[in-house]
Amino acid sequence: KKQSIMEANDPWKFEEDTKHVIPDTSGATFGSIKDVNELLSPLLKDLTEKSDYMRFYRLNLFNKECKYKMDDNVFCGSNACNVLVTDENNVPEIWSSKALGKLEGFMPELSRQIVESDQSVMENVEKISQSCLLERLDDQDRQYCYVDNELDSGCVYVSLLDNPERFTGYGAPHATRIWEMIYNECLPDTFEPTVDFPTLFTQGSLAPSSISQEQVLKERMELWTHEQRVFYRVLSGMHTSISTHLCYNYLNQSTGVWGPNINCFKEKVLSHPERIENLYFAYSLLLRAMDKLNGHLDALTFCHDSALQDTEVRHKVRDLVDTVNQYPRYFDESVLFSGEPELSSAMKKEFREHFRTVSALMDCVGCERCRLWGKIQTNGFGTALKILFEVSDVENEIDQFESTSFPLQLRRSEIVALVNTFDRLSRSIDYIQKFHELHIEQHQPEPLFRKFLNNMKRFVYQYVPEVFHPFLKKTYNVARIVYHDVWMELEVVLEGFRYVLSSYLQMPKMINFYFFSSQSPLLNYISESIRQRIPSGWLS
Ligand SMILES: Cc1cc2nc3c(=O)[nH]c(=O)nc-3n(C[C@H](O)[C@H](O)[C@H](O)COP(=O)(O)OP(=O)(O)OC[C@H]3O[C@@H](n4cnc5c(N)ncnc54)[C@H](O)[C@@H]3O)c2cc1C
Repeated sequence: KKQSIMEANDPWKFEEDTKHVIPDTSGATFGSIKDVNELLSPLLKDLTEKSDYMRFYRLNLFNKECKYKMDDNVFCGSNACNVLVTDENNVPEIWSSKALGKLEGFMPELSRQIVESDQSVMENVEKISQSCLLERLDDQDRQYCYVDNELDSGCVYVSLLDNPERFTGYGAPHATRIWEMIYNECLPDTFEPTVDFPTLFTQGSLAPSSISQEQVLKERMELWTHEQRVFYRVLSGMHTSISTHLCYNYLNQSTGVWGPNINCFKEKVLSHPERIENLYFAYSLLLRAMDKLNGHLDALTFCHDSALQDTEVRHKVRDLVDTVNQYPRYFDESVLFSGEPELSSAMKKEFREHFRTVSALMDCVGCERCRLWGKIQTNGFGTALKILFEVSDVENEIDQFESTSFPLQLRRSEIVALVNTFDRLSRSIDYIQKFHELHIEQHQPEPLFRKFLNNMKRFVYQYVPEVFHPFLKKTYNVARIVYHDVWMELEVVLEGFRYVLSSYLQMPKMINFYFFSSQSPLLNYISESIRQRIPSGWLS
């Protein structure tokens, strides 16, 4: 079925092109990433949907000023832009401001002493949880992100399940301007471009919006350093994932119904194959960051009021990391920043600073819901980059970053952001597959009965006065749902009928096999029994 729809320049070609290698990865292909994702996506869904630990995210969503000059007015008028804040009574006590407040002013050294000395920070809170309260402040110069300080009184808790990432109506010119500023961070300072690398970006349209610009960007990218391409691809992959989510969870403004909008997806994603490649690239980078957690997991605390939940989350994360570990490494961080040490270190510093600026730009996003997911995902990617480029590789004998790397330290918000960002990308890959199925469905020949219904609909609309149209529309929608359900039911019955019929058709063959064929187990058994009863002398 799929084959008949595929044509040489079909934009869906990549769905079949399992061997296509994703640029700048170590041999990751569309097929290999889809295979990994098939195993990982249920684990990620389970973690993000069923554990309080991954569900509640603390951040400063409303009280952080945008540090950059924005010319346009922000406009996001729809309710879909709002964020539902979680009442702290619904959050496990260990994460409440009350608990965090007890730590105000703590320095890491002091916190460590408190944990080591067995002194209780909170009554009724188990010892394991105490280290969860520590805001580790000694890794600032390793950060790829400005992470909100959880002790800040402007922070709130948000349940990510109550605030799904979806279409909000936030758009140009404000949103597009932010994307432009984000991509501007790909501009190099000490990176030494061999040619006039940034002209495409400095002209103010750094993100390609037309096919010809895409072609120019592609050619330019070949002249960039590997580090520059990684930086750009991560941001573009995140952008693709955001676009895929908003098109999949789209609000049809005329019917008020939420659902996939395939035209939105075609326009924002499908018609730009390199955006899909970048999504897969970003996925392979996150995959490797998760892989590198192996060997560091014991250093992490999955705090909860109850030791049971702590253990449960730890087991689930361990399952995830173990599964990732079974696959080849599709991203090799050791080939980055691997030149002359002084220059490499300067490049890495710059890479970090530019990524931090991207994270700070999230405070300028003019729609609360988009800001929430923008902050989580930049934090998630920032955490992944920190793991890749700053943390020692305990599994590898040769660790390129050994001299500069440090033992893993992650804040709760970083772990939550990392896992949720991974889950976002994993869902985007699933959604793309679902969009493809939808496309195939839409291109199937129309069943006769549906054709008849549609003709009837057109006929009735023509002759019925317009005031009755909303009523007709509702009736038609109900009829469609009933038709769909009845059809599904009918298919189940038909399937059963087919099964019974095919068993009957098999019967003569079975009778022949059991009673008349030379391999018949029944005849063989009878003849063998008779043979055993006949005196051996008679047979010779
Ligand atoms: C951080 C952030 C989060 C957002 N979250 C949401 C959300 O949750 N829900 C929602 O409805 N809206 C969200 N938006 C807005 C949304 O991303 C779009 O900006 C908006 O829908 C307008 O889309 P557009 O098609 O005009 O182009 P935009 O998506 O605004 O893109 C701007 C330009 O970037 C280029 N571009 C587009 N995609 C890519 C890519 N993958 N790689 C490289 N270049 C690209 C194109 O040249 C395009 O013209 C968010 C915006 C930002 C900045």
